[in-house]
Amino acid sequence: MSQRDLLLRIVAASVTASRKAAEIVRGVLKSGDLGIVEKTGKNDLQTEADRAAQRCIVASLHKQFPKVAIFGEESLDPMEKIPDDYVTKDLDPDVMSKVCPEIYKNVTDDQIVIWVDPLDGTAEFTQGLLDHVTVLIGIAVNGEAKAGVIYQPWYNYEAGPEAEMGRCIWGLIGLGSFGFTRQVPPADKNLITTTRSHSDWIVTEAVNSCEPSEIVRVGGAGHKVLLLIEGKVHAYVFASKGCKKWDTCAPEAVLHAIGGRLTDLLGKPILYHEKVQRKNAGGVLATLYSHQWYVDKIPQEIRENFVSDTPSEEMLQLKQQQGASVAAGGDSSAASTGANWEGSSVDPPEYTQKTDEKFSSKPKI
Ligand SMILES: Nc1ncnc2c1ncn2[C@@H]1O[C@H](COP(=O)(O)O)[C@@H](OP(=O)(O)O)[C@H]1O
Ligand SMILES: [Mg+2]
Ligand SMILES: [Mg+2]
Ligand SMILES: [Mg+2]
Repeated sequence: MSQRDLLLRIVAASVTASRKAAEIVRGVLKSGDLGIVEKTGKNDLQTEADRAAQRCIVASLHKQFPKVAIFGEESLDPMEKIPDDYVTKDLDPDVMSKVCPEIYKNVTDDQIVIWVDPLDGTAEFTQGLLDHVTVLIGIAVNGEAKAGVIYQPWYNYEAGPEAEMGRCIWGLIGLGSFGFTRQVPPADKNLITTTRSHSDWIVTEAVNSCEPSEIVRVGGAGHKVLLLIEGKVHAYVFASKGCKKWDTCAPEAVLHAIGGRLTDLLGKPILYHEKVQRKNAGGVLATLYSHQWYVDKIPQEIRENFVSDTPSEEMLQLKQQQGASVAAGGDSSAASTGANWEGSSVDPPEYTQKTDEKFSSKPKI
């Protein structure tokens, strides 16, 4: 198979891996032992489902694409033995039946970074709100979210035994998004979704400044973008630095592939290259329509708290004056202290997701 299909093959392998991961997380719930661990605190949990799903996805993709950098949310022991039945190698036939858009024909392994959130909506998962949970695999090319898989393992779980459980939504910019029914949101309302379990006064103030007719508080970045693409809400507004690249890469690509946008709160792009800081320090704003209207609604006193992945012109000039090179992913505190702007060194320790040595072939800086 030609190199021009590389991106399509990664998407097809991701769809298969997400399906397997969904089986695994459903199995963990059935076992009754969630193995909950607090990471940075009680608002940041990890369960056996998060761990097992990441093992499955990362091992499956790494086996098939050993030269592609893969970053997962959970810090796991790279030397751990992965059960053989966790590793999938099939390419999803529906994805492979599509023609890869011409624009990707020259994409090579070293231009791709895969961002894995093995279980998005962990807080809600531990509370039994199962339809808030998704498995997210985002694929970035040259630092931009280009393709994504959002698997909802418990879709239809309350629809009776006849209903098929789980669904896979996937998208590739230039091709479209598949696996759901697109609907237009009600024209006479302004429904805004935001976090259910990671709120504070800035989060609420930012939502209120967008004049919501109703606030829909649900778990998961993936789930909130599903509400957007199915026309159940008009915007996803999250004025917090809590979301990371693995939360937004897949949802951004799926949304963008049908004409929507996911940016930071300032309307600037979120970047996804290998060395970008993991947290979304600019917050998150996603819409299908009227994106700039929402950007303009965010008041200056809220905007001031957020920093885009893309350095501003002023930052670039400041750094040039200091004679230092600038890499995207820096923040103002790093600039003022002269700290290294590159890679995870700009992340506070609780956000640092080190490259999984075993699964990244990239040279370390
Ligand atoms: N303050 C915070 N601390 C840690 N994680 C946060 C956070 N705010 C948001 N997140 C993460 O961002 C994702 C979406 O958040 P929310 O559901 O609140 O909208 C969740 O991903 P995970 O469930 O994969 O960890 C959540 O944990
Ligand atoms: Mg988490
Ligand atoms: Mg998440
Ligand atoms: Mg997660």
